[in-house]
Amino acid sequence: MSTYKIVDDAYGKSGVKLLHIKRDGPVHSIRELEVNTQLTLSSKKDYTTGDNSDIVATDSQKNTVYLLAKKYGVNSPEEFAIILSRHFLNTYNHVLKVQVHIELYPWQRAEIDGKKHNHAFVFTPVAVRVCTVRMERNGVPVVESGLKDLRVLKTTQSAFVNFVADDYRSLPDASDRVFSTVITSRWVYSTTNVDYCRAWNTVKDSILSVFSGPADKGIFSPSVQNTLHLTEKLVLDSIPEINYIEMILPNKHYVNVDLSKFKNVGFAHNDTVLQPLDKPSGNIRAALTRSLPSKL
Ligand SMILES: O=c1[nH]c(=O)c2[nH]c(=O)[nH]c2[nH]1
Repeated sequence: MSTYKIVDDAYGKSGVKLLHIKRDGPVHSIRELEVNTQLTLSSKKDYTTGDNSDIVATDSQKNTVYLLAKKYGVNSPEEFAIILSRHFLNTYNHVLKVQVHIELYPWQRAEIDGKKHNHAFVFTPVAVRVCTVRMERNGVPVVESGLKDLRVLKTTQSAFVNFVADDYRSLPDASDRVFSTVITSRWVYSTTNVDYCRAWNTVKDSILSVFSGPADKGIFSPSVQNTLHLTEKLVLDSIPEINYIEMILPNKHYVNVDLSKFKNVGFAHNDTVLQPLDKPSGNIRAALTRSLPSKL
């Protein structure tokens, strides 16, 4: 008779939406979150025999998110995810592993006549902040932070030349092209002694500064690959608590519309009217980690 083994399992609630309001007198601060909890239990009898007696219902996990937000507030999403992870492991002896993933909605305090508003906010989706905390019984929380949907474009200081020339190549060398991408990144900390909000802003600012360069002259990019690598290097240089960073940069192509047939109206040369291509896009990904110190 064949025997089988469950090799991977987790269950929980996804999409637990929550707005937390911190009320400091007239000054209010908000965090709107979408939380995803996942528990792995020590026994598999729920799956194998239909015995539910160990199941912490996903509905109870949802209630836990609301109750702990009420009890502890929501400072950074990372800290809230750590609170939730510790709670599930401390409360239920038969929980082996917890994973909490949080997405933070990009609300920013409104500014009226140059003054920060006490209680009004504007949805400012420059990028979506995310984090995932993984924790095992008797382990320490492993905190991963990230961002997604950071869409950028520059109109010059990007080139792509000298790539493989063979029977399959049709793309000419481009010494000056549009560079646009929608950035996803995630990074892992080696400690929990971190100012997560400050670190997140430093990573976002590093991404923007390596992509853009100085305001007047910009910075030259020979390829998406090189820009990605220089960004990851700057992040590891700037934030010692991060030991791993991955970035995914789709290359969102914009091509000059061919107006050469319209020479008689003087449009032979065209680098001002471009067609954004929805699909396909390039897709460039790499992760950078600190090399282990040499044993020599
Ligand atoms: O920066 C780029 N990297 C590539 O790998 C690539 N491939 C491509 O067609 N265009 C580009 N641009």
